[in-house]
Amino acid sequence: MNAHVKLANQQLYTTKSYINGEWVDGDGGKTFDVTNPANGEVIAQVADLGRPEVARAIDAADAAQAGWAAMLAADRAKLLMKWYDLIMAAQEDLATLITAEMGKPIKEARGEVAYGASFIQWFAEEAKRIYGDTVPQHQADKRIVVIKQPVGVVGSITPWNFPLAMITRKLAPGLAAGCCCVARPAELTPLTALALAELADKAGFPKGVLNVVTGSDSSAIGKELCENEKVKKITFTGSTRVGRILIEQCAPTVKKMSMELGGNAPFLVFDDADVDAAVEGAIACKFRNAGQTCVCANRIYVQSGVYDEFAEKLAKAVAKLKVGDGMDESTDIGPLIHDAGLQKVQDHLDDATSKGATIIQGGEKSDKGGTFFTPTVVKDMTQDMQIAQEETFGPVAPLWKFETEEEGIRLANDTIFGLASYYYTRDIGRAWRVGEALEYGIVGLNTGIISTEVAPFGGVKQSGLGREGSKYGIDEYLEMKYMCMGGV
Ligand SMILES: NC(=O)c1ccc[n+]([C@@H]2O[C@H](COP(=O)([O-])OP(=O)(O)OC[C@H]3O[C@@H](n4cnc5c(N)ncnc54)[C@H](O)[C@@H]3O)[C@@H](O)[C@H]2O)c1
Ligand SMILES: O=C[C@H](O)CS(=O)(=O)O
Repeated sequence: MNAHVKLANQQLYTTKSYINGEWVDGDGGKTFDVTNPANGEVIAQVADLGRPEVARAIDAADAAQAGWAAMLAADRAKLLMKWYDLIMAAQEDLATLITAEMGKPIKEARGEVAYGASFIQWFAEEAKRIYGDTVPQHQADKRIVVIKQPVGVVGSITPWNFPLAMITRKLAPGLAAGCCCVARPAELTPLTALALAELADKAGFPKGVLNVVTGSDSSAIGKELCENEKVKKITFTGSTRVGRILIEQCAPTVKKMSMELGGNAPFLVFDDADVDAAVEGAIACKFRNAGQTCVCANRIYVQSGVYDEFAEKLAKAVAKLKVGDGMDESTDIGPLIHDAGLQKVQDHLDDATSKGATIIQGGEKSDKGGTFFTPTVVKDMTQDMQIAQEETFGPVAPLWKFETEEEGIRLANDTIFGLASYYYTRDIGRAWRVGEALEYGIVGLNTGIISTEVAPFGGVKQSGLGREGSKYGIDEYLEMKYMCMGGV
């Protein structure tokens, strides 16, 4: 019974897992609590599944796999578009669920619903364009064709910071390619995923094609997905630490993998940049989701000629950001997801100031208490500080000063991560030189927002494997096969 989240359609509030077209509890009837990070209120008690139940979900997906793969692409596309339409019609309710369990401002949550749904629309179209090849034969009596087929059952594990979009960014291409899926959302944010399952059920997906399993023991569920031979691919979004674990666990069955892992994005501002535009871009890039995104600027490097101007203007803009409950339309900065996230922000700031950095805006826990933290600007940073090497995942903008283009590039690349990067310049030669030199999968030039379904999202170095979205994203869920015909 939902007494905690105000929804127009109460059917979207569900606390059971979705397996083989049925809503199920965990075998022992156990549940785990889901809390609202804005006030610590328990808003749901969700089915707590273990390995046996997840194995049954995998069996259901495996049983449905042949039928789903054999369905005409156009028919899969119709189901995906029906799901898309239902999601967009439920945008307000889904945004409310996102804010209730994750804390982000409702205006951002609405955007996440549209962003997440855009992957479903995109891959509904891509489903009908899975083309193969004919290859010029190597011998007179041979003919060669290349076909693409779905990899098979997919296991999906996703983080809490985008409870809807990170799931649809995986399920949309997988389903479009003809793969049945078992999705396990973060234990902190399962409600949105279950609402997606409710809408998929209403869209008419056949039983077993899409399954959502919830549970508090992420390690046990992950092991079942990684070790079960019926699962042919693991797609993961989350930290590099957990990504490494999953890669190891997939090795014995040589599973295909997609890994969207941690980031540590540099944000470079050159002397020739439009400083006002750079400040606007830094605000959008750094403080989205209270800094809790994998592509947030984590290190801001400003060339010496505009350093003081940029620092002053950024501090003034940050001072205007409003901290508050995400359900308040005027809120810009919601709570951090949990106490550990809050502590990491404080630890990074304490480390930086202990090594000579200066806080010029914010820098303390909000007077709203809980996990609210004031948006912060800190300057005079150095590379020996923790923030230089770790994601802060919070509303802190750290400023470094640099002198030359080469130094800026070297500092920007000085990390094991390689997901997103940003730079501001109005010099066309510098734009090409820096863009080509940055060791990242995504580069934003004169913009702080790079997220779209039409481009191949993903990282290099230890930020991941593979790409999501774009015309390339569906390839992650396909196997390539060539047929060589003799005796022609
Ligand atoms: N590259 C991207 O697209 C992207 C997107 C969002 C978040 N992230 C990254 O995710 C991190 C923050 O999210 P998070 O705190 O949820 O990350 P996390 O890695 O702690 O958790 C991610 C998911 O994995 C599960 N998990 C944790 N340990 C596991 C295990 N041993 N086996 C199986 N599953 C396990 C969690 O329950 C969660 O569902 C940051 O590093 C951020 O950069 C990356
Ligand atoms: O947190 C990581 C997400 O991938 C952010 S984005 O909205 O997709 O850029």
